[in-house]
Amino acid sequence: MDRDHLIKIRRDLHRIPEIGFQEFKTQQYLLNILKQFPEDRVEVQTWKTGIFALVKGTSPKKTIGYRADIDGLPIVEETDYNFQSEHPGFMHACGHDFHMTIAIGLLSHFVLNPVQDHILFLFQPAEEGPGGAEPMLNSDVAKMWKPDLITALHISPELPVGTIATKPGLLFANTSELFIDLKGKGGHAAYPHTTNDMVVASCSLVTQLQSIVSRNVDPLDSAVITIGKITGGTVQNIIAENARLEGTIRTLSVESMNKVKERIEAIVHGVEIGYSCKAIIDYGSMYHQVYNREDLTIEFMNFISDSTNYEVNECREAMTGEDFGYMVDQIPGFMFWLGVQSSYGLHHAKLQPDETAIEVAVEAMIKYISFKANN
Ligand SMILES: CC(=O)N[C@@H](CCC[C@H](N)C(=O)O)C(=O)O
Repeated sequence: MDRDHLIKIRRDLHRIPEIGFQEFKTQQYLLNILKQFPEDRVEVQTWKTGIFALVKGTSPKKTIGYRADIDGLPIVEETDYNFQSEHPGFMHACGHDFHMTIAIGLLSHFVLNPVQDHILFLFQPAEEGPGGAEPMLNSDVAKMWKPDLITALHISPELPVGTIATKPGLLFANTSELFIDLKGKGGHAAYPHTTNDMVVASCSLVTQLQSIVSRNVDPLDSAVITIGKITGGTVQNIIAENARLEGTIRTLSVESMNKVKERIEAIVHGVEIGYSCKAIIDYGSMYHQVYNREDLTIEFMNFISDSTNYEVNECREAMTGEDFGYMVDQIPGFMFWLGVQSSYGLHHAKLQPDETAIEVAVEAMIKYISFKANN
């Protein structure tokens, strides 16, 4: 597929962002493309709103997996694109439109240019939540076509186009979502002494949660607690009976995750006592850290560095989460960052990745996958 065709695909996909397990139009769009390839070259199976596409090898000894996540985010787009999201309140603000397009570029190449081994493309739903990687991997199709090696990329707005960055070992953090519901006693704004105000309790709780990273986590370790959303109350002159905090926890180890959760529970319990309220904690979905297989990552970095003109950097680990962590926990593999240079970062309403990065990824991964699939 040529550059213009891929850019059209990216823009089409950008227009139809859908959140986890709601990617119906996205799935249909991808299936329509896959239908155009000869059935004897690519076998397609759907899984929930995701897709497995197996490109047949000529004399397969193994299967190489390539995963692209397909969901968007609940963000109101603020780019100046003339191909903005047509789904109000939703946006591809994490680059999954790029990830899918690059996978299609690779798939179309290997359909037309067969290699020895099979290549399995996994178009995976719900990376942003509640997590599609683990159940997709446990599906019957994944068991039947289980890859021997798996790889995936993520766009990086901080890096210039033409740059690839990764590292052996830990790349992305352990994550856990965090939802805390507080219930007190509402009432008239002028009679606070007869109520237990959940706006005040939730503000205090947010502030206290900040002390966990600064006071309970080893300064040489790293952790993040972000509360991204607070809701509570009804109108300005009623004291709020309910409040809800929604956030996420990131740590570099499972032990730190457990410790952070213990401290959250203790602090929430303290708020219950201090503000005479009831609290319910729900950890939502949790993602396994992304731990890159050392030998494969080093081989990949050397290979790309030697066989392309692109810059290959060793980066630091990041506190981002990725359910691809489950895949590399079970299958040897790695993930890497692809430079797409944007003034606004991931999860920002103005994210505008540079589309020339699509060709960079397609070219580099055609070379790498051909090398692995012919050896
Ligand atoms: C690459 C990326 O941005 N991934 C997301 C994964 C979110 C997992 C989950 N919903 C959570 O918030 O913990 C990220 O926010 O890092």
